[in-house]
Amino acid sequence: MKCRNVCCYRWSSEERLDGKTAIITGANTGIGKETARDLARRGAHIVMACRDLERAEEARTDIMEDTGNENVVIRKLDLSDTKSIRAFAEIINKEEKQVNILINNAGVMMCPYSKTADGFEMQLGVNHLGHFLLTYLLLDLIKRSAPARIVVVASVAHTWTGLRLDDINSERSYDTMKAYGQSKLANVMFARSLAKQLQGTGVSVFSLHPGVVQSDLWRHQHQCIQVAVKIFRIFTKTTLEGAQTTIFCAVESGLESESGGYFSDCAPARCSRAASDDETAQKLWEISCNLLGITWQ
Ligand SMILES: NC(=O)c1ccc[n+]([C@@H]2O[C@H](COP(=O)([O-])OP(=O)(O)OC[C@H]3O[C@@H](n4cnc5c(N)ncnc54)[C@H](O)[C@@H]3O)[C@@H](O)[C@H]2O)c1
Repeated sequence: MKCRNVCCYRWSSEERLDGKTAIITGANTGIGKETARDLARRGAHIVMACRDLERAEEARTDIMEDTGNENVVIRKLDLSDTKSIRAFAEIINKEEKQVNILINNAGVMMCPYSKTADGFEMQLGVNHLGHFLLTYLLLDLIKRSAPARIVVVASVAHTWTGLRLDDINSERSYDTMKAYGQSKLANVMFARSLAKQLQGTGVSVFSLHPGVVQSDLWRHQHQCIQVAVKIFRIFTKTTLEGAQTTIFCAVESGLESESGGYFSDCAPARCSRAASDDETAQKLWEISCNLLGITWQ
């Protein structure tokens, strides 16, 4: 059921997740925290995959007190370092009997040029490559946990640009907006490609735009923009509202036939033509594997 309020499309359902396990990256703030809170309220075992353990602990306490669900754990994950991603996955593969929902939510937007520990441009490295590797390392467990879902928090920013396949790490030139747009385009393409690969396995994959959300994501923007996001509330969402499409994709029953789809305001939406280009998506897949040193057909 949707509330058709002009901007927020709050979605509600009674769906329960008792006995299910959900991993949410970047769950200590913003959309990720509200997603974790909602899934905890539905009874899921929550793994908060966070870089900042202090802030994660505060968020965990808040979520547990609010929902009464004490089955919420924090595991360290820094998506800008493949060693951290591998260490996280090793712990999950050892500790967790199942992973029914993986939410690739963490992200960084329009930051000054910097590189991850492995030399990838930061936005591509965290938003796309980090989650690509994480999904790869958890996929066997996710498949064994089917029915399962992988939800990729992308953005309408995927329409801002195409992929720069000849300079994917923006080493020749860097435009903060285009690099963010590219990383989000990679998110949508990854979700589409993965959904195709996982047909018949019981694992569904979705990507989505959460809306323009009043979160910390804007920290690298000019102060005027940060203020505008907060002031023009009619055009923007609270983090609770911004989490609704993620929760919808993770929880709504009967969505499996839409696997590979892109969502906005808790409904299927059209992604850009570039995002539906299967040939480029295949090249992106190969480049991602090469950069990460993995074989994933
Ligand atoms: N806020 C918006 O308007 C908006 C719009 C479209 C898409 N999105 C997407 O929504 C997602 C969540 O963003 P948000 O708005 O809640 O912002 P946020 O800044 O509140 O949350 C981002 C989270 O990612 C985590 N993160 C960043 N770098 C990380 C790293 N290297 N390793 C692990 N975690 C890391 C942060 O710690 C934080 O918890 C992002 O993927 C973002 O691109 C947001």
